[in-house]
Amino acid sequence: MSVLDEILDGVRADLADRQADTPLERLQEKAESVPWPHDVAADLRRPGVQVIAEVKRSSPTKGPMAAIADPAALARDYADGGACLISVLTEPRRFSGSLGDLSDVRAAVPTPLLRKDFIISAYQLWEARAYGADAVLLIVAALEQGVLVSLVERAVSLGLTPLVEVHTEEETQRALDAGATVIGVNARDLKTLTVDREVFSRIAPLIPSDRVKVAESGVRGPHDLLAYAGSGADAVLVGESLVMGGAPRHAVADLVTAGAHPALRDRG
Ligand SMILES: O=C(O)c1ccccc1NCC(=O)[C@H](O)[C@H](O)COP(=O)(O)O
Repeated sequence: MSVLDEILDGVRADLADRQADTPLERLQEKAESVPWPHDVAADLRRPGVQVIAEVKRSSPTKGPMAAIADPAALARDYADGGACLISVLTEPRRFSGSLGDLSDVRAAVPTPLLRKDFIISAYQLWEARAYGADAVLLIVAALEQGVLVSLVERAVSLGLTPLVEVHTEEETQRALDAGATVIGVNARDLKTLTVDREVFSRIAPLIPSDRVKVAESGVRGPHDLLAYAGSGADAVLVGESLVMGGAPRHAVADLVTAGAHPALRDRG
């Protein structure tokens, strides 16, 4: 069984518990009291390379990385550093996240938020809306094509921007067929956990120029952002190096400065 399969088993079990606890109608009522989500795709299309900063306590790759007792404080650092979007991992078993983290961060910053989880059902999209997300991650490798298509459509109908994640050429075609406008190319193979930064340069040419291209994982600092930019990235998604580096606001600011370099702002 791959790491991704193991994660998905846990996700299904936890989802069943939450569904038993909180009827969909209650989530839908909660979502009605939350402002309509921000257009994240428009932000990611701004000139230069945008920075998506992630609240990430632990991972299957590294185990525990950072305690992050106050995710709202970390999010404020990310916002002050100039992050365009803040990614909040809400999966509890392997990433030590929660929906509580998402609502704490929502209350702390005006920056748009990505719910980063292993979404397999529309119920989780309603959770994302109810807890204040503007965007959701949909992982192609975790979803049958019919389910992917319906989750993309449902997310859009709820005002959520789907960030559709791929790792292979075939997954990229599936994302395009599903109508994805924001495509994340993950350098990390979720089945083996190997990180290969060259994956982005191989996949990016397959993505039409009217789609937003996000390079995910393995960004250690500005030099990696610039390398991804050279291969056509519109944004980078960064977790580990921000939470482990000890100076998240400065680390984000350094990335934002690199992404705003005039040579990148003037790209076509
Ligand atoms: O990070 C992992 O070990 C991981 C394992 C299995 C599924 C997903 C995983 N991570 C999710 C991500 O894609 C990253 O959190 C995100 O791209 C940031 O990556 P990094 O900057 O390398 O922490």
